[in-house]
Amino acid sequence: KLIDFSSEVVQMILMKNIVRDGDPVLRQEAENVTFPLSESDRKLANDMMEYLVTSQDETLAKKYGLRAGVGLAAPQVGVSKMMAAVLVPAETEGGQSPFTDVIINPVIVSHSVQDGALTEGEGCLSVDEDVPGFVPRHDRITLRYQDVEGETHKVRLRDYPAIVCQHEIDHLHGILFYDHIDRDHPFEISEDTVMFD
Ligand SMILES: Cc1nc(NNC(=O)[C@H](CC2CCCC2)CN(O)CO)c(F)c(N2CCN3CCOC[C@@H]3C2)n1
Ligand code: NI
Repeated sequence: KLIDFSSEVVQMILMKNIVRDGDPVLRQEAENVTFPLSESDRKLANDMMEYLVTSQDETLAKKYGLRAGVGLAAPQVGVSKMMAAVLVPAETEGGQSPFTDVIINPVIVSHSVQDGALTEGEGCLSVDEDVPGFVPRHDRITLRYQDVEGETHKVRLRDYPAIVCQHEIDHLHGILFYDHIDRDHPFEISEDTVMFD
């Protein structure tokens, strides 16, 4: 009797499972998540984080044809729930990740007046074409969220981790990164904006 090992690959989130722009689920306000997490919500949280880990490993990303990601929101896999996985890589080899967690029912409780933006602009796993331009966001935020155990966290984030979390939280409210780009002046940005890679 042959043992079926194909199951673990089927479990993974693959690019074919990523919903693309045009699907109404990406423009919906997601539903709050209730605790304790259902079995399927717990599996979803795990699978989304698993996607980020796998996609950041060059060999595995190539093997499974995954576009690299540092964040993934539930609506992007067709689930309109207030949940997103964030895995911000360490700046230096072997360093510690500035922020890694599954953020559930996230709320930005306060933020800096000063904007921040990635010098490279942004992309999105749900948007197949490049949309050039700066995406102005808050440079610093205070984020309140629940983790998969239902524990409430209140964290202050700045620069890169703050940008990633704002991109993901936008997805939970039906907002896509290019909504923030002024199509007529895509690279115009207020001069006190913090720009970083
Ligand atoms: C900035 C960046 N965006 C990548 N992709 N886009 C995404 O993550 C989208 C979310 C990000 C777009 C801008 C802010 C949030 C996914 N989104 O649509 C979720 O809503 C990257 F892949 C990436 N990095 C740098 C770090 N590197 C470590 C080693 O592994 C490769 C990895 C590549 N940096
Ligand atoms: Ni995105």
